[in-house]
Amino acid sequence: LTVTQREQEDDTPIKRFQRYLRINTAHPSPDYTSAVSFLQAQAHSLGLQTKTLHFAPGKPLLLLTWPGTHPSLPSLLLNSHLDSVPAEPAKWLHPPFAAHRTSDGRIFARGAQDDKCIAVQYLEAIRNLKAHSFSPRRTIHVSLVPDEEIGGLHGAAKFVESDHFRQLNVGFALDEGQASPGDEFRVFYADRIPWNVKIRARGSPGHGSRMFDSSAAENLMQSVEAVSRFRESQFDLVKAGKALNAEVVSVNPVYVKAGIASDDGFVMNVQPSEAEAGFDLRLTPTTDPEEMRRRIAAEWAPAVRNMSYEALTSPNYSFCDVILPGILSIGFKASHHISWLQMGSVDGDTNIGIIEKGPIRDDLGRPLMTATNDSNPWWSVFKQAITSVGEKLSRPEILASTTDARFLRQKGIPVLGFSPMKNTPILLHDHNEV
Ligand SMILES: CSCC[C@H](NC=O)C(=O)O
Ligand SMILES: [Zn+2]
Ligand SMILES: [Zn+2]
Repeated sequence: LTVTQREQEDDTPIKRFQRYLRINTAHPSPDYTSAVSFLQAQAHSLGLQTKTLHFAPGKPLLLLTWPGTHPSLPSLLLNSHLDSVPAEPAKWLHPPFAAHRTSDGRIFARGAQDDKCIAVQYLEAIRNLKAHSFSPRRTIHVSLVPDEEIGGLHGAAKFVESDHFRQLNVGFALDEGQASPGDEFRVFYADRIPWNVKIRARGSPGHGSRMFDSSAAENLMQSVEAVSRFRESQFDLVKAGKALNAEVVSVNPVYVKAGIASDDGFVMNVQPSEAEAGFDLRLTPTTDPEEMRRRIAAEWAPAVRNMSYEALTSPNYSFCDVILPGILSIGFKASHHISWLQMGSVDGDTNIGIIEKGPIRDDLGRPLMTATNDSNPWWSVFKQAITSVGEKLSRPEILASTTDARFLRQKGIPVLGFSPMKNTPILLHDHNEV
């Protein structure tokens, strides 16, 4: 092979994808610098304009622009995050940052699904369109943002508040979705709303041999059981086929902390005076946050049992509800409060599986969902684009997790979550992501 042939062989969409995957942008120390220079070079090879914005030191946001022939029309924004979650190399068949490609074409890499494939697909789509001398009417922007995996506070959250963003005049955006194990593509019109819930119990300490009521650990165990019952009630709806996975409230324990016992067995005879558990809780856009907080206060952390709780929305913590029994009672306004509409339910006593009657907004009037019907012209165009190439879409879904799309929706911009991977197992955040 000549050098040029070799270079050409090396410069295929797959190779470019592999090169991006080999840049380790996993937390806690993502190499944003290398990722941005790689993508910048790609953009220059495509003749796109590039701009790097900073909303926090060391956290670049790369913005690419393909000017349209009618730049006064609202623009399109294609968003993808630069960062990934960490990987445990020992649990992988191939190293997570080597982007090893097997003979059957699978590429093992952290970030392969979530969400470096999305950025590469945006760029390769632009490359194809340019190769066919296509000129878009509307200006197309691609944003490559930092810190999505840790809440987006220094990335998309700041970006949408910036003058720079306002000037982009975005009319519609695409962001990540999730792989589809079946033959139909999946599309997402809302994200769930994350709360970090910590419950704490206090009680008398004492000798490990003594039985007495209301120890901290006993209190916490009772609460954990209550959380568990609620979790089951939600999961049962999914199992019974009454709701999709993300149409219920999820709650999962993420840590439990108590005691001074050591696993060498030395001090395994002291009952702790404090015990704490942390939960990842996700509300749906139609969950009444007030009701959720009432449940937490009454059943999960009742002050009468010497318990307290903290329920924080991540990432901006602008809603904070901290109740310490007998000492302090503070309730701030929730940034994710919705104007609550009672809209019927699947089985009478829950608020699950609701068909909305109007747009669901938070208490600041900001939308939490994108319409997937004819009232949204972008939806029709999107659907048409899928069917025109002979593909199928499954019923639009709420994303179980939480992405930067929420910041755009809060600005009133319609956003669809779309990761075009069908017949693909869902491996985001998993070992052996391919
Ligand atoms: C709470 S904001 C964190 C966002 C993160 N996003 C992807 O996994 C998530 O946990 O859903
Ligand atoms: Zn992601
Ligand atoms: Zn992720």
